[in-house]
Amino acid sequence: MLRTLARPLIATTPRSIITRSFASTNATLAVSPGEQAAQVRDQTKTLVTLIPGDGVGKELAESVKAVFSAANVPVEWEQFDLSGHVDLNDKLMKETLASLRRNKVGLKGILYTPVSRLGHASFNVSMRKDLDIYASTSLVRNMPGVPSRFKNIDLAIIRENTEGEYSGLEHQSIPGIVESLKIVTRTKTERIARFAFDFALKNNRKKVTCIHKANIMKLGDGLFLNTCREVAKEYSLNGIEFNDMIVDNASMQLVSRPQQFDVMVMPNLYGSILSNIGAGLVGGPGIIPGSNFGREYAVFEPGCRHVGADIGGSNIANPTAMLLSSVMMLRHLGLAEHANTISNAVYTTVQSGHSNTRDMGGKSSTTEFTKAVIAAL
Ligand SMILES: NC(=O)C1=CN([C@@H]2O[C@H](COP(=O)(O)OP(=O)(O)OC[C@H]3O[C@@H](n4cnc5c(N)ncnc54)[C@H](O)[C@@H]3O)[C@@H](O)[C@H]2O)C=CC1
Ligand SMILES: O=C(O)CCC(=O)C(=O)O
Ligand SMILES: [Mg+2]
Repeated sequence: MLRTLARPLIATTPRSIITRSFASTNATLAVSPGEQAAQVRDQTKTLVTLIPGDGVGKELAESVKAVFSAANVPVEWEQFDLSGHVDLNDKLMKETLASLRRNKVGLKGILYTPVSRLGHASFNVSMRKDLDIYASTSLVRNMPGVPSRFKNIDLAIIRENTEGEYSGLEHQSIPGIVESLKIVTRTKTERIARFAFDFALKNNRKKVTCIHKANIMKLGDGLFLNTCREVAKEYSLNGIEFNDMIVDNASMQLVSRPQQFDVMVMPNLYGSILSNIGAGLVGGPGIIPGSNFGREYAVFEPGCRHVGADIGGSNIANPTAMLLSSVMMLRHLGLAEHANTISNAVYTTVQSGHSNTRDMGGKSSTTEFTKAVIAAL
């Protein structure tokens, strides 16, 4: 039996399906295009914000839309073709955020960020901070049918998503001297630690490992580690084991004995690096799904967050990570049956190997893979 049937990708508390009315009580009220669309929409469907993103984003979003439509998923998309190639104060960014605030749930691809261009903050990071979607999860698992050096990898990388090395606070005191600030706060560390332990409990996992560099960053990562240790004491009664590992060693351990890890919790940048190592272990950025949760909003996106600009528009990208991220979204929306149907179709397609994309060792295009998933529904 396929693993997906035994354990859903992620167990969260499903939120209730939106059934609110968009009818305006004030005819003169100015409404945005998104709100206008919302007013004429099918009320039996849940409205979800869709941000395809740059690079391979459009192709992957089309794949999800086609599969959802074929599986009769009661979701209506409010799509925003936002791009990281335009400036942050762009009107579309504001409209996209407003849509996410209305709908509370989004599915997103990755937005491009130029390297070393002052004044251009990452849209991805801004969005996570703005919505305070503080807990990133990337699920790293072998997929039957995808070649890997290791078997039995099944780990969750839980990453603080709103501060740490991604605080964006840098300045040049005098030419040639730059200070980049890494921010660690007890409050934000405590909530990510609790998220990791609650995630372990809900998903029947046994161990949480805190990843840090407290031997060098004694104050910053020291606070992160000590806060995780305090939270761990509360959960030890529930039988969740806790340990910690320095990030350098964790990188080496991941590529030599990845099976020892279960749930890993860490500051922002280590999460980016280890989720990339994790993706490399099980087949690449096209495989691993991810999510960003906060108290009010949830945005689902591939767990390894690659733009794929080099292959964008070539119809060769692997839509698996995006499809499995959408499966996580469906569980969050309480649509578990649709989630199972799509998850099983993706796993069956990959395992058969007949329609796999190049990164999975096959020869098929994104659209051929998508058609095979639809046939397997
Ligand atoms: N450059 C940027 O704008 C951004 C970068 N990042 C971060 O920087 C890291 C590196 O980013 P980049 O150098 O832009 O990597 P990239 O987007 O160039 O991806 C690396 C490789 O993975 C392949 N790939 C990506 N998605 C794929 C898919 N769905 N199917 C098949 N192959 C796929 C690409 O073709 C490429 O060969 C990422 O891990 C990410 O965390 C995150 C967001 C934006
Ligand atoms: O948003 C970006 O451009 C880079 C962020 C990143 O590395 C990540 O989200 O993993
Ligand atoms: Mg990254």
